[in-house]
Amino acid sequence: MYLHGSSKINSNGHLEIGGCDTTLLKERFGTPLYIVDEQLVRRRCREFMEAFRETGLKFQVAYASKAFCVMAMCALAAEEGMSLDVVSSGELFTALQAGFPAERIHFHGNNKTPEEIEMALEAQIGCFVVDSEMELHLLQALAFEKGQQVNILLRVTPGVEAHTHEYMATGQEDSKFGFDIANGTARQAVEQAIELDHLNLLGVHSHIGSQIFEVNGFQMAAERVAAFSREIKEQLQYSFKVINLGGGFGIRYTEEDTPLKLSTYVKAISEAVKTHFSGLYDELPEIWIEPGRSIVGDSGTTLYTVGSIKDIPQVRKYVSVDGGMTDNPRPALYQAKYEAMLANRAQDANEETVSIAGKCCESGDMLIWDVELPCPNSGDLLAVASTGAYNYSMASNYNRIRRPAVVFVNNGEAELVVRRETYEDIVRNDVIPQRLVRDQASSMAQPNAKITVSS
Ligand SMILES: Cc1ncc(COP(=O)(O)O)c(C=O)c1O
Ligand SMILES: N[C@@H](CCCC[NH3+])C(=O)O
Repeated sequence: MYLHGSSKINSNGHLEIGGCDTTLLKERFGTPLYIVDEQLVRRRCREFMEAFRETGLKFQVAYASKAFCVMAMCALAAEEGMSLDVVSSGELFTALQAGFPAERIHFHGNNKTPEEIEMALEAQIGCFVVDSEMELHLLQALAFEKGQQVNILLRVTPGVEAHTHEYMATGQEDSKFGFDIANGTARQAVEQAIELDHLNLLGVHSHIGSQIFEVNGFQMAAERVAAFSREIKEQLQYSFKVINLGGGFGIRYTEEDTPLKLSTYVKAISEAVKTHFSGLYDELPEIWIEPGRSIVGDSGTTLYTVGSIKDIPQVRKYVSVDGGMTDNPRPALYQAKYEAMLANRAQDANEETVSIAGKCCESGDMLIWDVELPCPNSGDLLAVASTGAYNYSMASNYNRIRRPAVVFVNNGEAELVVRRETYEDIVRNDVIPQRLVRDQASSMAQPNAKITVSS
């Protein structure tokens, strides 16, 4: 397994992250456990910020919180001077609870409800990224009611096909997101937005997809957005102040992945903006981006305990762990690939090929097919790398499995940032209609019955 950030093998032959021995993390917090290398997250934030400072452009780097949205992460992003992209009232609430400055929050989403918009208006967030004509009018009406002026960007699809999984491509015409440039709806949206007196149109937003390893998609998006901006300037005499080119910068999951340095993306984007916007306005527009995966992805490692092992001779050895698609749905959803190692005996050389199975009642709940590991035994600790993005944030309670805890590790210290769910959490929102309430003596039927289970 590739060792990201501060991960290393210590003198006991154990995987250590952020100066913390993972075998001790297991003793203290249990498994499955998400471990986040705090210094690596901070390094990624700074790589983006510093690369932009060197371009001389005005900029904002908004952390796309959908990748991993918990209060500690919002607080860290705020401390690093980032802005924040949220796509729901739940993410917005998390950010506000963490004290994230509202004026640096950008609200995305293709179907914001009136309640969500009202919540964001009350919080006086920095900007809405408007996705549809209906939203334009809803936002105008709600802003009018509250007597507010609201900054907006219009999300456009620039017609760029990103080279990535089809579920992660969003820049093409046939997309549920945004207004298409080529078919004229983006221009119509600009015309309407200019007329709506409670909306202050800052500019446009384009996000072409996720887990992208080339710069040319971003360059092409910048070129198309610049051509569109020119058309708007010439025909409607309106100048954009902000161009948001989204996120999508790829990271390393396995050796098949060839990530670029984050500064390479920033340089390519800013050069493209400088070239294509040259001479259009008195000054170049401010550039915003919204990376999610590239901020937190490779900082995360999930630690599991190996349970049952099933050897089907001449076929396959299934090694089951105490988590799976509930804490990491990506292999089932996108056929995503991961690397793993035994965290408690990282240096054992006697390897065999096994497949790592999750514990859900689904044949598709396989975390890794065919990985070389040092003959895993029940009780071993398995570490899976690059699970920082879209793992905790996409985790579920399928099969009523409790979501794992999350710890930040740094300089030998481990701090809990999300506690492990309890059985009480699992039934917290369940209600038994009175007619179904069983005899009080039958304690197992009562949601609040005390059941003692060692964790
Ligand atoms: C609008 C928008 N911005 C930003 C992101 C973050 O993407 P990534 O995590 O690939 O950087 C996404 C997710 O793909 C998105 O849909
Ligand atoms: N959730 C995704 C990709 C989509 C990102 C959000 N637009 C992943 O796990 O890779």
